[in-house]
Amino acid sequence: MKPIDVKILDPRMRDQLPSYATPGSAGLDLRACLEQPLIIEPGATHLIPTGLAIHVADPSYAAVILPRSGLGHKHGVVLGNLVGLIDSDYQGPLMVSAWNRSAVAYTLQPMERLAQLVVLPIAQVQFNIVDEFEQSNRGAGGFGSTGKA
Ligand SMILES: O=c1ccn([C@H]2C[C@H](O)[C@@H](COP(=O)(O)OP(=O)(O)OP(=O)(O)O)O2)c(=O)[nH]1
Ligand SMILES: [Mg+2]
Repeated sequence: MKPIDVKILDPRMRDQLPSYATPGSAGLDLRACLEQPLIIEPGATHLIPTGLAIHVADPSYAAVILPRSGLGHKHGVVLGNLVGLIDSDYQGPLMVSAWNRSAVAYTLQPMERLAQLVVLPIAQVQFNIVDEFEQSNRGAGGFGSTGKA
């Protein structure tokens, strides 16, 4: 496993650092470090502290914040930015934008698992300007060009 520096900003996180729920898990659940329950009204978005800061440090990795499928599917609580991207040089508090896209208010409880963090390898690229690409099989075909069946 790759070690990543973490700062504990909320003491409640000290004994419940995110961990992989199963040996094959890709995501680390992030908790809502709230002082009291928060009612997220239909359509509302709140920025929720996770009580942690991470420093990925290595530019060949990044972290992304993704919704939890249960919360998103059953209650419509997903991310206001759809996906959160944590740059390898970011050292600030890890925040989750919680958006209630459903028609029913959702009460988020203090320390509830709200979203998940996934660390991914990243390739930084440099642009090489050309007039023509080397021809590929697909060419410019996209947006359903291969058909349905
Ligand atoms: O859900 C998120 C998304 C981002 N961030 C932090 C980490 C990330 O490295 C930084 C900047 O995010 P991003 O580049 O997506 O936002 P921006 O609007 O482009 O801000 P900036 O101008 O600071 O890059 O904010 C979070 O804590 N949670
Ligand atoms: Mg940015």
